[in-house]
Amino acid sequence: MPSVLLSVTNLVKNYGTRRAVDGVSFRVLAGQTLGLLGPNGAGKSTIVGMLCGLLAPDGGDIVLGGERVTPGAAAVKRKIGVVPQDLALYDDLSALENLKLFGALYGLRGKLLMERVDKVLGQVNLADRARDKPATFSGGMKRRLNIAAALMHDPQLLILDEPTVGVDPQSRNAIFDTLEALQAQGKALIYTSHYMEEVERLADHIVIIDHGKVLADESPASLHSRLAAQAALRVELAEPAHAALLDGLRSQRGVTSINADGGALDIGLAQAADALPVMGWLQQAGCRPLHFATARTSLEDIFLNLTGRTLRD
Ligand SMILES: Nc1ncnc2c1ncn2[C@@H]1O[C@H](COP(=O)(O)OP(=O)(O)OP(=O)(O)O)[C@@H](O)[C@H]1O
Repeated sequence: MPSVLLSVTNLVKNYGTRRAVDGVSFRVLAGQTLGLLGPNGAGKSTIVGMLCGLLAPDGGDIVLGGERVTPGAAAVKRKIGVVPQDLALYDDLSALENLKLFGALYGLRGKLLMERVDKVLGQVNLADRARDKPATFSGGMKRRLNIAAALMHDPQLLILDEPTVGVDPQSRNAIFDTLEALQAQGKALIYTSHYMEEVERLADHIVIIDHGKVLADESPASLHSRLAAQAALRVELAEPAHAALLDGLRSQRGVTSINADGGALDIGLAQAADALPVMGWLQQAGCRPLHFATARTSLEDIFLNLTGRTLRD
C-alpha cells in the first residue's frame, strides 16, 4: 500500500460571507493521480491555492509528507509543483531562459540547474524548441512549458489547475502524454478539471466537489458502479416508438432506463451483454433500426445523479 503523501482535513475558506470551501477532506497517496472535479465556481482553485500555501485556510488542516502546510512554508515549496490556470511565462525570454529563471527561484545554480533544464524539457517534449520564445508557441506548448517550470525542483506532487482550458484537442493529447509519462515515473498528481472525460482518463481516484463540498471520493470504477446502467444502446427506428413498444422494451431483462425522442431511443443497460438480446427483441417486435450504437455510460451521468445538474451548467 503506497504511503499517504497529502492529507486534507475539514478545509474551510470564506471570501467575506461566502463560504467557497466548506469542510473538504481527501487524501493523495504517493504516485497517485487525484482528479479534483467540479463545475465552475465549485471551489477547486481555492483548494489549490490553500494546498500550495498561497491562501490561508479559515479552518482545517493540510499535511504534506508529514509536515503541516502553512502559507509560505518552505517545505511546501520544495515538495509541490504548481501549474496555475493563468500562464506564468516571460514572453521575451526563450523557453530555456524561462526554465533557468524558475529553477533559480528554487535555488538551483550552475551545473545542477542546467541538468534540470535539460531533464524537464525532455519530460514535456520541448527539447527541440528550447531556444524559441513562448510567444511563438501554441497554447498547448505554452502549457507544457509551464508544466516544465513546475517540475524544475523535482517535486513529489504536481498540481495542475485546469491545464487544458483554451487548448486545442491535439495539444490536449500532448499534455496528456506528458502527464502519463510523469505518472509512469511515480509522480503524484492533482488534476482539477470540469471535464469528466479528462479526469476519467487520467485519475485513479476522483474527488467530486460542488458548492465547496465533497460529493464523492472514490475510484472511477466505484463511481461507475453507482450507476444502474453500465452500458447504453442508442437505436434509431424508422418509425416513432409507440407506447406499447416502450412498455415491452422496459420489461426486458437488463433494461434500466429508456429515453425516447420520436424514433430515437436511448436505452440504459445493466451490462453491455444485454445489448444483443434487446436488439433481438426489437427486431421480433417488428422494429426496423436505421442505425444503432453502443456506448459506455459516462461519469457525466454520475455527476447528474449526484447533483441533479450537468457538469457544464
Ligand atoms: N478572491 C475572491 N473573492 C471573492 N470570491 C471569490 C474569490 N475567488 C473565488 N471566489 C468565489 O469562490 C467560489 C469558488 O471559486 P473557485 O475559483 O475556487 O472555483 P473553481 O471551482 O476553481 O472554479 P473555476 O473553474 O471557475 O476557477 C466561487 O463562488 C467564486 O466566485
